[in-house]
Amino acid sequence: MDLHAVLTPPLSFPLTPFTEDDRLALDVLGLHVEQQVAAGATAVFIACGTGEFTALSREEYREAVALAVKTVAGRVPVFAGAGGGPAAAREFIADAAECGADGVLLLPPYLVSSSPEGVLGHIRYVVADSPLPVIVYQRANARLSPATALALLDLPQVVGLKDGLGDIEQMQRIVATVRTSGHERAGSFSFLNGLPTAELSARAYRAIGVGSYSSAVHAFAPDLAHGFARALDRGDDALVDALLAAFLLPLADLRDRVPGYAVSLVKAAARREGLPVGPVRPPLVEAREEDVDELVRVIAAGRAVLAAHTATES
Ligand SMILES: O=C([O-])C(=O)C[C@H](O)[C@@H](O)C(=O)[O-]
Repeated sequence: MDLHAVLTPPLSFPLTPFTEDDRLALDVLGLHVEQQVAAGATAVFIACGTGEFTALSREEYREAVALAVKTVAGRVPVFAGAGGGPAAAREFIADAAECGADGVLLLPPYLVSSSPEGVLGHIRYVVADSPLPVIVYQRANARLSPATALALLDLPQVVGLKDGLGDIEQMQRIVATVRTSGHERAGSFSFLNGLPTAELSARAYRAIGVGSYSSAVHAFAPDLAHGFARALDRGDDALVDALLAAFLLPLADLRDRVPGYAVSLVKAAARREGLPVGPVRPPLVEAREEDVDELVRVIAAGRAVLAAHTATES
């Protein structure tokens, strides 16, 4: 798989819909994934952070991945989240492969901290028998150094690194170390911006050679996610700035308001957009109605910016 060709932003990270009586809402998940692809997602990352990976049982995980694969039907690659401790992560990768996923996003291990060398050891252990290409998610306790990031290139299963730390200076070091290493995979290894509301840092990451990014916005307002991505791509700074001011910065402030809102607000936004994705599972808390109302106003402001831009163009 040529990841450079397929990982064009914004990448879709679907939500996992639940019913009010706490079952996986597979019909809604199928509809959601279909809408994501129809809206132009270039890759679908199922059961990752936005998809409440940590809240899923093994069986639910398998059902969600299999359904995403069936729904996408080869139109774009499907990556499945995998995580937990090293042994559990291996099992999730095996499940993802059995369910037909094209690749895996390796989430950080839980309840443990380690050095970059320890994190590299974890990755090495987890991917040892992986039949699927793996993108490593550097975030929270999973921090790499330039040297350990470079060592990932010796693991043929590892095809990319997604950054959720936001230390742009360190990321610049990592990208430069890999790209100038002379390693045979130096040019083909992928880097992704995986910060929360990655659109905020998309320009800065692009400047250090990390052009692709995940988009939680794509899960509830793909029109805004694509409008922003197009503006960024054609260097329309005025529109990028206007969307940042009206929509993305207020959205990021709202997502920061309560721990867990990074997911529960996105889910609430999808519900307000008409998709019955149901509640979040604990330990996430439901977004307060007044915060969701504010989010709805912010989404409308973003759409007004896009509409005004389209009107001046035509
Ligand atoms: O694991 C995940 O769901 C992600 O990292 C993707 C999200 O879109 C993330 O970028 C965010 O929450 O904005």
